[in-house]
Amino acid sequence: MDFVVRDLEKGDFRKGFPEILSQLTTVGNVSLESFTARFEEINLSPDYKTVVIEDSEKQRIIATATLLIERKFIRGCGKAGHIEDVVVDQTYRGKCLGQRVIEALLEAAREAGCYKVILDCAEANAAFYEKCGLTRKEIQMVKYF
Ligand SMILES: CC(=O)SCCNC(=O)CCNC(=O)[C@H](O)C(C)(C)COP(=O)(O)OP(=O)(O)OC[C@H]1O[C@@H](n2cnc3c(N)ncnc32)[C@H](O)[C@@H]1OP(=O)(O)O
Repeated sequence: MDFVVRDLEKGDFRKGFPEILSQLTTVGNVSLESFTARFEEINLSPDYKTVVIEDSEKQRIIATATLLIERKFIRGCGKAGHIEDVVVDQTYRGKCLGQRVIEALLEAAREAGCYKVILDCAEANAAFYEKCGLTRKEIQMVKYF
C-alpha cells in the first residue's frame, strides 16, 4: 500500500476529507463551497497546518491532523503549537499512520519555532500520545456556546 503524507489540498474534499473527520466528531453540513472558503482562509495563514495521509492507490484520505500556532506575549513573544482533530480511518488504524501525522506536525511546530506543543484528548487516547512522545500535564476545561 502506498501512503503519502502531505498538506491538505482543495481536491481532498472529494477524496473523503469530510468523511474521515466524521469518524472523530459531528462534521455537520459542510458543502464544497464552505470547505473551499475555509481552506482558502486558513491557507493564507502561516499559523495553520492540516496534514493528511492519502492512500494513493484508492485516492482516499485516510488520516488527518491539524496544527495551530498560537503567538504569545509570554516566553519572549514565543509560539505554542496546538494539535487538533487527529483521526485515522478505522480500517487503517494500528499501522502507525496516527503516529506519522503527529510526527509531521511536531516537526512543523519545531521548524516554526514553537517552544511546546499541547493537545486535549480522551483518557483512552493518552497511551497513543505517550507513544508519540508527549507527556501528561494538567487538565482540560471547556465551555460550549
Ligand atoms: C487532539 C485530538 O484530536 S484527540 C482525538 C483523537 N482521535 C480519535 O479519538 C479518533 C478515533 N481514533 C483514531 O483515529 C486512532 O485510533 C488514533 C488517531 C487515536 C490512533 O491512530 P493509529 O493510526 O491507530 O495509531 P498508531 O498505529 O500510529 O499507534 C501508534 C502506537 O500507539 C499505540 N496506540 C494507538 N492507539 C492506542 C490507544 N487508544 N491506546 C493505547 N495505545 C494506542 C499503538 O499500539 C502503537 O504502539 P506501538 O508502536 O507500540 O505498536
